[in-house]
This record gives sequence, structure tokens and C-alpha cells, in this order.
Amino acid sequence: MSRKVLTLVLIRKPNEVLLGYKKRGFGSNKWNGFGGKVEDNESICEAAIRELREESGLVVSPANLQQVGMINFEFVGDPIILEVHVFTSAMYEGQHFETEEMMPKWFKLQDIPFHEMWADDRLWFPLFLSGKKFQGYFLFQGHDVILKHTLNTVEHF
Ligand SMILES: Nc1[nH]c(=O)nc2c1ncn2[C@H]1C[C@H](O)[C@@H](COP(=O)(O)OP(=O)(O)OP(=O)(O)O)O1
Repeated sequence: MSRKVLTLVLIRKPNEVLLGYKKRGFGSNKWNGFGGKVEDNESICEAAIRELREESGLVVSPANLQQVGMINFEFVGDPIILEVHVFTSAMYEGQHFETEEMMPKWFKLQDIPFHEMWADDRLWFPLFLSGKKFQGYFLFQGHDVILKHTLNTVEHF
């Protein structure tokens, strides 16, 4: 088993969250946070900020970026574990814009499109939205079916 470290950033307003419709690549045709692979020359926080900027146009400073989750994903038949570090910020600069990869859109919290998101999101978003920190593990069969999972709140990372 080897690991790939990835980031996922969810920008919040009091009653809304910014999601992006992924137009290509892994998880395409789903609404998701912004993120991607951590490169060799950068920290996980630096990668989170860079991927957010590249995919949405928004800029967040390191001081405003808060880690809220850490999730390991395993896919049946794939020896690579995805270690996804989930961050949030309520402070950002810039205007979001559509990129080749993502179409950003604000969603009211009661209108989050879980039926068009990764199946795990429905399980951990409530923790994230209520300000809790969490750690999870999800075993997927294909991209839609969760065979097994664990999800726990944690005090800090
Ligand atoms: N089950 C899951 N639930 C979820 O909410 N986000 C997931 C997820 N599995 C992966 N992600 C996130 C992590 C990361 O932000 C993104 C995938 O990373 P990337 O955008 O780098 O993938 P790509 O294959 O598009 O890479 P590039 O071609 O390098 O852009 O999806």
C-alpha cells in the first residue's frame, strides 16, 4: 500500500459554502471542495492554498486556514490510499471564477447537493458544518458505493 497526500478546501460564509463542479479528472461531474495533490516542494497547507487559488481564483492566507478533517480513502483493487487533508476558511480575497477544471458556486447550507457529491460527504459534512474536527476512513467499491467506514471527532490535528 502506498499513500497519496491530497488537500480539500471548503470556503464558508455563515450560511453558505463554496463548492466547485469538477469538469475533468478524478471525481469529475461531482460538486466538491477545491484541492489536489501535494507536490514534493511544498507543505500540505501551501498545497491547499495553491490548489484553491488555481481551481477557484480565491486567495486565503495561511493564518486563516484551519484544518478540520483528515480522511483516508481506499478503493477496492487500488493499492494507493488517498490521504485527504480537509481545511476551511471564512476569510478569503478575490472573486471566484470558472477554470478549466472547476465551476465554483455558493450553496446555502440547506441546499448542499449531496446527491451529486462523493457519497462520503453526506456523512462528514454535518460534523464540518457544526464546527467539529474529524478523522475518517472510507472503503469504496468503484466511485459510488461505500463498503465500510469509520468516522470520529478529534480535538485537534
Ligand atoms: N471520496 C472523496 N470525497 C471528497 O469529498 N473529496 C475527495 C474524495 N476523493 C478525493 N477527493 C478530493 C481530494 C482532492 O481535492 C480531489 C482530487 O484531486 P485532484 O484534483 O488532484 O485529482 P485529479 O486527478 O483531477 O488531479 P490533476 O489531474 O493533477 O488535477 O478530490
